[in-house]
Amino acid sequence: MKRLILASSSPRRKQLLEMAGLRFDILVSDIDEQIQRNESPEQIVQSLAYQKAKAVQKTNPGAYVIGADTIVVYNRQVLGKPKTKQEACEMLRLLSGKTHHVFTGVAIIAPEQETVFVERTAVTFWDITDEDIFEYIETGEPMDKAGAYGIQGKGALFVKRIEGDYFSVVGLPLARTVRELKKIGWK
Ligand SMILES: Cc1cn([C@H]2C[C@H](O)[C@@H](COP(=O)(O)OP(=O)(O)OP(=O)(O)O)O2)c(=O)[nH]c1=O
Repeated sequence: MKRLILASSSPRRKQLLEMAGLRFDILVSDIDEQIQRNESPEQIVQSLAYQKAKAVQKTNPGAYVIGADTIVVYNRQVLGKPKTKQEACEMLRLLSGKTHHVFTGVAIIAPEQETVFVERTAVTFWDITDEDIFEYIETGEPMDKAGAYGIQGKGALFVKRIEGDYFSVVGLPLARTVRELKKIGWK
């Protein structure tokens, strides 16, 4: 069994890998998330996923290290995690009644190989009222989540339709991640 490290502080990513029955450690190294201007959503999430994995792999060169990053994009606007309730409210108003895309980039760095990929999932919201939004924000759920909602929580009530990998919206495209791990020799 080769050592597997999840380079993420996200409790959702941890839960998903546990659900798949994988054995792994969690190690997080604080990176200063660098985004270049003019990068596409695909480039942003892949680059941040790679930076997170690389920072941990440097001090654990024998391990397989997974890094990931998730953003929400609507109408070319990139929505990360809201910093304030006000920002969460603005994000949810923007997403109401519309289709947005969730991009999750994943980087896997192994001793002699590395792979980076991205998944895009389209999510359509029902029309949501300001009252729904205020109530939701009071639950505290939006604050640590890209796009200010959690599809796996009460945010599920906003979702009319999804096309693509559900788990990628939660933070990690699970099946593809495990398939790519196996492809580069992890077992
Ligand atoms: C859209 C959406 C996002 N999210 C979460 C997934 C990610 O944890 C978070 C986006 O932030 P990220 O920067 O991708 O990850 P993180 O800061 O939580 O963890 P780390 O950088 O240490 O890996 O939003 C949900 O949980 N549900 C959702 O429906």
